[in-house]
Amino acid sequence: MTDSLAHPHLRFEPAAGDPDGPSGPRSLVILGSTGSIGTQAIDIVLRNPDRFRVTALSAAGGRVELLAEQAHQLRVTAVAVAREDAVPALRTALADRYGAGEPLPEILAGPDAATELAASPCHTVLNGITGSIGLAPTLAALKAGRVLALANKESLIVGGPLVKAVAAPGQIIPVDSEHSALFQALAGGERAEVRKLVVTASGGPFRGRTKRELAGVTPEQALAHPTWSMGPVVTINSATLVNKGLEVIEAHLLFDVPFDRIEVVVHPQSYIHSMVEFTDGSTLAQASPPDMRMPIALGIGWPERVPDAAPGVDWTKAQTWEFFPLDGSAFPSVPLACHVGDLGGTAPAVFNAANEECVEAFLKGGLPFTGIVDTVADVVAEHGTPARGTSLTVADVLEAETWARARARELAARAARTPSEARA
Ligand SMILES: NC(=O)C1=CN([C@@H]2O[C@H](COP(=O)(O)OP(=O)(O)OC[C@H]3O[C@@H](n4cnc5c(N)ncnc54)[C@H](OP(=O)(O)O)[C@@H]3O)[C@@H](O)[C@H]2O)C=CC1
Ligand SMILES: CC(=O)[C@@H](O)[C@H](O)COP(=O)(O)O
Ligand SMILES: [Mn+2]
Repeated sequence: MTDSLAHPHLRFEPAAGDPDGPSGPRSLVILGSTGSIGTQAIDIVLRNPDRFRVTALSAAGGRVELLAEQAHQLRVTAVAVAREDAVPALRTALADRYGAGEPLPEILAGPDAATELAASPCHTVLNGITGSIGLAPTLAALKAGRVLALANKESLIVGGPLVKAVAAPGQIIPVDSEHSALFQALAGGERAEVRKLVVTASGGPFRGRTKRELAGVTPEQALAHPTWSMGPVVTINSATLVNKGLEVIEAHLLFDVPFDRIEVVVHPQSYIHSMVEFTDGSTLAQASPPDMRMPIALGIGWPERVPDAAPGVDWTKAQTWEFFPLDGSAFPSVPLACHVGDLGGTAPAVFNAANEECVEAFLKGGLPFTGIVDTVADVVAEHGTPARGTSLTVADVLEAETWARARARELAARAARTPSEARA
């Protein structure tokens, strides 16, 4: 555990480039500013102007009115959109908000725009992009010497060895709620004394159902997460428990704990965000109501806590917190994720890319819910065992992803055409 990426006992000093220096508010670049993570981060920033200052924002380009509003409110110097066709609407939306004489932010556009911003001068980059498209910005922020507050788990999962090669110990501060919890619990003990990590899962909207009972569930039902309000992809991933599988790989990579010492436990209330069990039998758990503003604030403010970032637990009210073992036969995604994590190389990238395609196929209609993980498992099996010991490159990841996406689309289309009685 000595070379772990996320290390609460080690401080990483960002490279020179923080425009305000150590005494002013901490400068931030927010990637994915219009999404669930991004908007909650901005809520924290706006409530703490003495602590944080946002220099740049990036998004895909789907919500330009919101992006322009954020840019104006925060007085950023640059905004980026991945979709070049979104630029005219963004220009108009900015012009509508900025008065005469107010300096407009620079606009960057195209698939590399977020990556360029990730390396721009600032103290901390918050990566709140969804999907493995976040890999290049993650690598760029790390190489530029920024602190990386990481919500975009996919970038770490698909590029584990690449991220490890460029990140200094302590340079990544996890934002994912479970990993923030583990990070906080690990601050309370010595790494050598860790027996296991216990990652909690809400169980999603279909907790307690059998695989047969899952076959006919609709996107609307799957998007109704019982405890968290999040973007669509991570919400579907929570329903399939692929999210938990990704999070086990994420925990392995962040904290350097082997898979056989990472356990998943179902905790429907989502108040305990994860736990660390130490060798003497003591367990440290982190508890707070399900509100991402707490881990986001810790991610961008570390090592300081942001006062009143989110409400704490109301101990005056009676409450029950339950814990159940994971049903691996209805939800095989966690063991499958451990398998690909253990294979390493391009296997996690294949798993994630196939899943991203299947989630889209399910949301568009056609692919049944259980077809998501079944298809991902088929694509992973076809990919086989990557050669051990060879070093992974970005090109390897992209090639594996391209293949996995195409194959997943093919298999998903076939599954969508199969009548439901043939599937049963
Ligand atoms: N939401 C949550 O509570 C949690 C989320 N996470 C993780 O955080 C990440 C973000 O999730 P979430 O906020 O829910 O997702 P959302 O779908 O709500 O938001 C995604 C954001 O990414 C932007 N985006 C999408 N594609 C690109 C691209 N190619 N280039 C630049 N920006 C892009 C979107 O822009 P646009 O609006 O223009 O489409 C949007 O701003 C995911 O990795 C998720 O797993 C982890 C824990 C909790
Ligand atoms: C809030 C957060 O961190 C999500 O990734 C969360 O983990 C989703 O909940 P479940 O995956 O446990 O349903
Ligand atoms: Mn999580």
